[in-house]
Amino acid sequence: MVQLTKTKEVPEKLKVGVLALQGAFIEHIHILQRLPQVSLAIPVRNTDQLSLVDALIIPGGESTTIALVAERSGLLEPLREFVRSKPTWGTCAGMILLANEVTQVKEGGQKLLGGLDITVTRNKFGSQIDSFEAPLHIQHVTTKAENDDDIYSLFPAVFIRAPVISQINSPDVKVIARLEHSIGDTDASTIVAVRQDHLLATAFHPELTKDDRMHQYFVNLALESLGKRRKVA
Ligand SMILES: NC(=O)CC[C@H](N)C(=O)O
Repeated sequence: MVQLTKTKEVPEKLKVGVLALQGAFIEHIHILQRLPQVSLAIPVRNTDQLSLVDALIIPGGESTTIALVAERSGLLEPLREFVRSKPTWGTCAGMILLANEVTQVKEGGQKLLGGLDITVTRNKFGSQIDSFEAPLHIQHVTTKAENDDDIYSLFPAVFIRAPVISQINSPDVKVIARLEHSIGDTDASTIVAVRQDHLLATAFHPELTKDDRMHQYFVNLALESLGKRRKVA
């Protein structure tokens, strides 16, 4: 868990937006509404809504579609600007959009927001029917299980047409989760969650479980990074 220093500069409450152009956004909003530090949780579809929020979640869905709709609605540049300095968490397709480099892109290329110094491989585990749930140890979120039978404190991560992080391209990127076991031809210890400064990315869908620990982690990270920014401002 990120430790917050209680100073005047650290905002107590957070306004969080969830990009709602396509994909699994409503589930994120429902979890955020349960967290005491979140004063506002809204879908973001335009620049007015984006300007209301302190932090943003880019949900799972289809990254090519999300990028296309963002471009058509004039949101691509405002989103790029937002993720440069404000806390943003990309889940699955959202993680793809936050990467600086993506492999297995569709013909004709794919627009990205960028920000994370990682290379992401899309659709690493196959199609929708190859979806699976895997218990994960996530740094700062779960505590390492005492023994193999004790999986209750691990995070139930749901992977749907999921990408993986195939390369870390900067020492500023911190790995926070890896697969505990191999899945098909994907090795155990493949990287599935990272943090770089104010940016967070997970290959899986934490909004599709009843476990709100990942959302709580993001809220803490966002409050901490906004607090730091206000202190230097
Ligand atoms: N569940 C998801 O978000 C899937 C991501 C999708 N495979 C993509 O490339 O955008």
